[in-house]
Amino acid sequence: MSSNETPRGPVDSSRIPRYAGPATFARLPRLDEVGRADVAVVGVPFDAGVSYRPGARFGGNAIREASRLLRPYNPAQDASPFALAQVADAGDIAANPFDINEAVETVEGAADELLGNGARLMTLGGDHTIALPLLRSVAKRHGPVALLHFDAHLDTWDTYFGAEYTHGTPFRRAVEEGILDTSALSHVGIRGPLYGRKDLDDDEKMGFGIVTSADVMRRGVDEVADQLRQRIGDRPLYISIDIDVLDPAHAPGTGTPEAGGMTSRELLEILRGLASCNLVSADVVEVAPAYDHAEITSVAASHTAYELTTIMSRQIAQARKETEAK
Ligand SMILES: N=C(N)NCCCC(=O)O
Ligand SMILES: [Zn+2]
Ligand SMILES: [Zn+2]
Repeated sequence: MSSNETPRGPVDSSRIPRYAGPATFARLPRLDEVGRADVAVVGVPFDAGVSYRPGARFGGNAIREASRLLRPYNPAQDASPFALAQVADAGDIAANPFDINEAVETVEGAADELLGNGARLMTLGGDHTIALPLLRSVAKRHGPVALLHFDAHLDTWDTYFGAEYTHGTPFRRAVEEGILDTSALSHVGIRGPLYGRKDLDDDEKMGFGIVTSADVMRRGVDEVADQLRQRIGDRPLYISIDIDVLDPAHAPGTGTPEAGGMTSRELLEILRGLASCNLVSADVVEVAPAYDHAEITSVAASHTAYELTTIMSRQIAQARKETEAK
């Protein structure tokens, strides 16, 4: 989009009831209605990589439904994200539910196409397996990226039942493939039982630093965001958010819940503290609406995606301004 094109924003909810019509993220236009996007919001209805409760294949659409209540101005970042850049809903990636390897390839290929148009990706739904093909695609454009991973779980385990591509293993694969910048890898919100001490040793060897859920509570969100910002610097950054990073009280609708998690307020505040980072793409995964109540989880996920989208839109607008000034 050139500077004289005004982005097409969401449907006006003061004229058309917000519960009317099919859902797109935040009532934004579909990608095919606007031609191209600066930020493409895409769903991945895939959950064949889970080790416990299935259902994250329905996460993307549940987040879209919950996102009907988002409004166009974000006071926490003093920005109107959908006016600063063209954000559009690119629909869903049709991944094979019976063949994980093929699904991983399909997600990578679809992400290549969307990123190939110069967009940043905001991926919704699916289980955590999909972070691997998304990272592969992002690394093709940016080289190895910094990773900020919000999760109760490490997701750096090796295999389950001999399978390499699962929702517990994407980040080990990503390190093995050399697509992550191992000087800037962090997990935030980690808690709960592990298989053994070795899980933590292996994780540390891969280069990850850990901010536990208890660290967030003890040290506070500002100090945590400062520390993360310093570690990330100006590297291209990918943020992957497993909604189970939140306490089951804040996100019951997920497949592998763990007690003692962060509040949605803490998560949103840490993200806002990262607004100056060079966020190239992000995902919000593991939303399984069948275990949700009153849309608690999908509302939290929709606001999480809104903050991430705002960070990306502000940066796109800033970069455009700098180019124009030259
Ligand atoms: N990525 C998520 N949500 N969970 C991973 C849990 C893997 C396990 O069952 O040990
Ligand atoms: Zn998890
Ligand atoms: Zn995970």
